[in-house]
Amino acid sequence: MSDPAIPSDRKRALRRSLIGARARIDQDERAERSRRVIARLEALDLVAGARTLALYAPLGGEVDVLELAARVRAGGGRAVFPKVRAGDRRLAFALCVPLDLVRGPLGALEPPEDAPLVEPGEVDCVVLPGVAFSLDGLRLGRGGGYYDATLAAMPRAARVGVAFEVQLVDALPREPHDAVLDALVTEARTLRFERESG
Ligand SMILES: Nc1nc2c(c(=O)[nH]1)N(C=O)[C@@H](CNc1ccc(C(=O)N[C@@H](CCC(=O)O)C(=O)O)cc1)CN2
Ligand SMILES: Nc1ncnc2c1ncn2[C@@H]1O[C@H](COP(=O)(O)OP(=O)(O)OP(=O)(O)O)[C@@H](O)[C@H]1O
Repeated sequence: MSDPAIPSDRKRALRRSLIGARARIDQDERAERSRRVIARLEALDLVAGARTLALYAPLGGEVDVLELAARVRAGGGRAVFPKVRAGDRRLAFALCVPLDLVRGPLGALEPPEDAPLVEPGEVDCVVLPGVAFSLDGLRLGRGGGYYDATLAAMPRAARVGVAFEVQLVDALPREPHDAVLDALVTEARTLRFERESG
């Protein structure tokens, strides 16, 4: 049963329809649109000015930002990737090159066991995957609450969502733990948001 008065029920229904929309973009088109997202990210001060940038390895139909890792290193910066840890909702971040990523417990590629961990406080900017994003800067993830819990402990890090245009919606149900973004980048535009606090 889905009750429209309950945000978590509405989120579940939205996840289903938007994962479908994203999956309908074919591979070549996804690669081309991902390149346009990367070009916009490189032009964004929050990303360009980050010495330590958190990326992710794409899963399913997510935007592929992996090429950014080499560009960050070429510019003297560090690229870190999230890691799921048993018994902790907060993600850890570890230094890794894309070729060394290994399959993690939830199906996403992650840094291997021996990859050096980087303190969350050292991350300047987090590039966030998502199932959907709203035009007022909210993010809908896969439903694990991992990024929300992680970002709550990283007040200093800039939060930059990335998505294809088909993943944007006017508004999303908001729960108290939901993190607000500083910017959202798609293949067609870059949006900036004001954070109310912290
Ligand atoms: N690319 C990516 N990495 C990420 C996340 C994410 O959303 N996307 N996460 C954000 O929190 C964290 C991992 N959380 C995850 C939560 C759920 C599933 C998931 O639904 N897995 C599918 C299998 C997907 C597949 O193999 O295609 C499943 O279990 O059915 C994956 C990762 C950290 N890394
Ligand atoms: N900081 C937190 N502390 C405790 N529980 C949380 C926290 N953040 C989220 N949750 C719980 O996690 C579950 C999923 O939250 P939500 O639907 O917002 O995840 P999401 O943002 O879609 O997932 P993800 O960040 O993993 O991509 C909810 O049941 C929520 O109550």
